[in-house]
Amino acid sequence: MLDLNNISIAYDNKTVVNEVTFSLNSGEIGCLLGPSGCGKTSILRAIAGFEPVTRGEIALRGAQVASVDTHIAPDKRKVAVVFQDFALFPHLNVAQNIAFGLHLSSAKEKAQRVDELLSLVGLPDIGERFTHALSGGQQQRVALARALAVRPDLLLLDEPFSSLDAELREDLAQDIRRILKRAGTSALLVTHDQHEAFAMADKIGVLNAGHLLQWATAYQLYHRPVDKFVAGFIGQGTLLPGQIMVTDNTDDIHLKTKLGVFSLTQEQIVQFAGATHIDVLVRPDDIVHDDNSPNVALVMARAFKGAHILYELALHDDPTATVLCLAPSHHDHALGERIGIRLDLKHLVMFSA
Ligand SMILES: Nc1ncnc2c1ncn2[C@@H]1O[C@H](COP(=O)(O)OP(=O)(O)OP(=O)(O)O)[C@@H](O)[C@H]1O
Repeated sequence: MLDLNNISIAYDNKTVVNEVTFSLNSGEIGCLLGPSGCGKTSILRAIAGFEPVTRGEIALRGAQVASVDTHIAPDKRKVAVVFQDFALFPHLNVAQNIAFGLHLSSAKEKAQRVDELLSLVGLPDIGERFTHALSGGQQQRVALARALAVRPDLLLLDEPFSSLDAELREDLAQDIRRILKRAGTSALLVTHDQHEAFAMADKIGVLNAGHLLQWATAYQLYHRPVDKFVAGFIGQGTLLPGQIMVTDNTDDIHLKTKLGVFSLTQEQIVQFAGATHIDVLVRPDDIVHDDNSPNVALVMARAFKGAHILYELALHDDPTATVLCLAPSHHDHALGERIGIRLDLKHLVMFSA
């Protein structure tokens, strides 16, 4: 549905998006995630046709729409955009807002399509109402219905939940995902909020300073981050220092950490050849609190999360070797206590120190 091949974008000769490549299949929902100013919106605008590319090409349904020499006009791309502030027309009612871009011949056909879209977004009875009388979540659904009215090949959503309450955002993101999947619409979302990205997207691209670092599923980003930036940006965790130990048998290479000694796969040995110091990514769910475990760690900090408590624990009382542990909230321990832990590491994620 969408292919970006090595695209760069610049303002006043300053490159802000650098050789970005990714693809979205038909019916898939993608997300560009990254800190403020990393270039997410610029990429979305280039796909919509509002911004030229200075390198590479963009193709929709296999047809090139943008390159250094090509620029297909936005209205010829079959792409619809839902904006941050919804951009609904205040002088039109909901039905008129949704029907605005529809070029159907009869009024009856238009009314039918509007009804179809209102039930798709779960608001079947509000066609006559004016948009100022709707909640933020309802306005967002109307904006979505209006964007879907023209049956776009691709829907672009620019920070669509940022003006809504935090509690509403994740629920609405999940609802909108269901609506898009029911309609079979391919979509690309831009956000700096990973929870929105997780709730909505099949594939997520993490960007930093104009570079796309990884394009993958949420699971892969969390469990197999390609670098320390992605590891730190997605989810929580700590980097535990480790030291490579080589025995006389050079195939027998181990990593020594305060959590214990790990043997490395052949692939890891090749990847970290020559390194002596390595950081191991430890997620809170890799550390299980177990009162019966002989291994104890010192509670350095704690944050009550309702169902869970997130503990920061020092291993062997060393404050430079800490891990996080998400324990059920009945296990209520104070700062300075030593609590039992068990390691439940499914795979070793390591970075050069
Ligand atoms: N029209 C413009 N002219 C000049 N520089 C721009 C323009 N639009 C964006 N920039 C710059 O390009 C960089 C990327 O901006 P962009 O809006 O794409 O980032 P973003 O990741 O969407 O940020 P945010 O989350 O804050 O919206 C920023 O440094 C920004 O200041």
